[in-house]
Amino acid sequence: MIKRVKTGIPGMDEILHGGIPERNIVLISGGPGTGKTIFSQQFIWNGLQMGEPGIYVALEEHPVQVKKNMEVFGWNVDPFEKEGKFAIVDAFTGGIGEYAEKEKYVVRDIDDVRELAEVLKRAVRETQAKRVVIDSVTTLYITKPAMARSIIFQLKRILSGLGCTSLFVSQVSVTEKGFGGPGVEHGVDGIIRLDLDEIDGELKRSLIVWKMRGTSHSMRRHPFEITDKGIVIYPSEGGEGR
Ligand SMILES: Nc1ncnc2c1ncn2[C@@H]1O[C@H](COP(=O)(O)OP(=O)(O)OP(=O)(O)O)[C@@H](O)[C@H]1O
Repeated sequence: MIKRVKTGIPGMDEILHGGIPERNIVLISGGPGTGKTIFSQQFIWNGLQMGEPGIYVALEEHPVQVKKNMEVFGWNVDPFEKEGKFAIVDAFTGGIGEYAEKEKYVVRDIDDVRELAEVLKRAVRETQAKRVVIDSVTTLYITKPAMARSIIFQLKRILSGLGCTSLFVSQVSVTEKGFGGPGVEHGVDGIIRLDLDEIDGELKRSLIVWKMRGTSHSMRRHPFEITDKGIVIYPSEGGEGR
């Protein structure tokens, strides 16, 4: 039987008919402010609560800021970091600054996928990570879209090979219907699309599982909210099970 990794995000595992099939690479795709980062951080945090070590690759924000943002939801990763069960791979500072000097996992040049791959492998092995988030993969190929597919495949080979289940954050513009380009969309094992829509002058959040290899899943759009404890999805309001 296929092993599944529980996201632990209220409503999400029901939508996925049990969780994400182990070793899948899942694109978390959406426009600005749709909740991709919070979703991914919640996935890592819930893993830590279940005894599964995790790695967060920060390409968009300073690692200090990442931890501060997580604390807003009550997700204090410091004890896990000290125990060696959680690590941030810093692909943001470029190794510059006082903070970066003390860090264990730093990627100096994000245009060098081999460097990222080596740091990532070391981090996964040392923490024995079962869950990995890359926030965002878009940053790795935004200036060289022709390389997107090959970058995704290199990362997929490594992470799946090491037994990790991973979320790759993919940024799309507000009007874009796609999920991050054909090379990326076909290369990954799953796509969860997060949306924000203005309805009667109010922004409403929803998500839909567009694909998920290895499992059946809800085919409906489901409303969700971001609360002070993170994301809460309402599986039945999308109509499933009725
Ligand atoms: N404590 C909170 N309570 C409720 N909602 C919040 C809270 N903190 C942030 N948000 C909402 O979450 C949004 C940011 O979510 P997140 O950073 O996950 O988006 P994102 O999809 O990663 O965006 P981007 O691609 O622009 O980085 C904010 O715009 C805000 O609407």
